Amino acid sequence: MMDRLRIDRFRIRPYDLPLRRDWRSARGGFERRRGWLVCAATDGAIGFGDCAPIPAAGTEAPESAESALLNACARAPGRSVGEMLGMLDNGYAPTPAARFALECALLDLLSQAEGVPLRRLLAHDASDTVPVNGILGALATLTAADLDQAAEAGFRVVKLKVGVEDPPSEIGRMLALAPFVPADMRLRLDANGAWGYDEACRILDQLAGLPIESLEEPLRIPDPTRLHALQERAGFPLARDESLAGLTADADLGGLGVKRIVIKPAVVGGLRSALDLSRRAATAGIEVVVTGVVESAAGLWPTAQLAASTGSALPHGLATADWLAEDLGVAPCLTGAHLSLSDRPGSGFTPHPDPNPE
Ligand SMILES: O=C(O)CCC(=O)c1ccccc1C(=O)O
Ligand SMILES: [Mg+2]
Repeated sequence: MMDRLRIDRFRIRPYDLPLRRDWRSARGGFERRRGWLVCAATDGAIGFGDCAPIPAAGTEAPESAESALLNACARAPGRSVGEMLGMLDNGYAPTPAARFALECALLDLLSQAEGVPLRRLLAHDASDTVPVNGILGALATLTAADLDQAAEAGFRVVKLKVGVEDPPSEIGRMLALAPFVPADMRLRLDANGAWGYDEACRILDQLAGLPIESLEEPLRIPDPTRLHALQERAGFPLARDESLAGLTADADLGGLGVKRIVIKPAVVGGLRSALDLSRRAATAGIEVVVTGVVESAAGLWPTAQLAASTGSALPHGLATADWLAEDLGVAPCLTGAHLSLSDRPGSGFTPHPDPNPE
């Protein structure tokens, strides 16, 4: 099928979507998300992908992504899906967000042609629902009412950005909020590399006993020996996320120093690389969480399909659609703390009509 399916045209459409409220993290924030909707057309079908680079999370810069996309568009006409997928394996490693978007468009087409949801192309035993965490933003803006609302909505794990204010202020806020965390809820913290090692040790000691589910990227310098020491000290998994950027396919995952990895397909260069990494992690006894980069529905759909194919039952970081005030299409349906994926062939994404057709 891969070699019979010919691409007539590949094109990209820039987008610029406002957020409902500013995103804040220790690596900076944003108030809009800009990227490109990637469209690959065959005779009779269209496949979609989303390229929304975010260098702070480990992707290339937007300019590099755009030239990689344009380059692929120029080479696509007349080539088969198989040839294009092969092309992405050569020379696209420095532009993982572009590679992810191009691959999504191709795999969307391929799964439509096979008549299966994209997740089944990735793994025969993929699940139909994806558990997700709530995403509440920076600790500094969090209230007890937000926690109640998240619990009401069905979330059992909610993610908070920490490392945005100085540690004493954040420790104070955490201790003050702790009594208001609903009994069956746990907090997933993400420091985005904010802390020095000694600082991180003090923070973990002071937060001991709080209902913390995990902590992403505690250290400014993600030295595996120090991460391992910190992991021994923590009563919950530490996770590496943006510090995995550039990880090679033969890297020893047991040597990362942490019990969990966060896999962003736009950082690791696509769905197949992400799935491969998740399988290697599982073999090494390392937990896997898949997350997006606050992208459009065109990126959330295939990323949710990927999460469903990994077999990881941990909540994934894919409940971000609500952060966008506008979107390119309808996002995967959130029911309680699960995304429900349709049985429709392909990624599941269909775009709203183009507001500015050529
Ligand atoms: O994990 C989630 O729930 C949402 C994804 C997220 O937090 C994120 C989104 C964009 C860039 C970086 C990150 C991150 O995990 O650090
Ligand atoms: Mg993170």
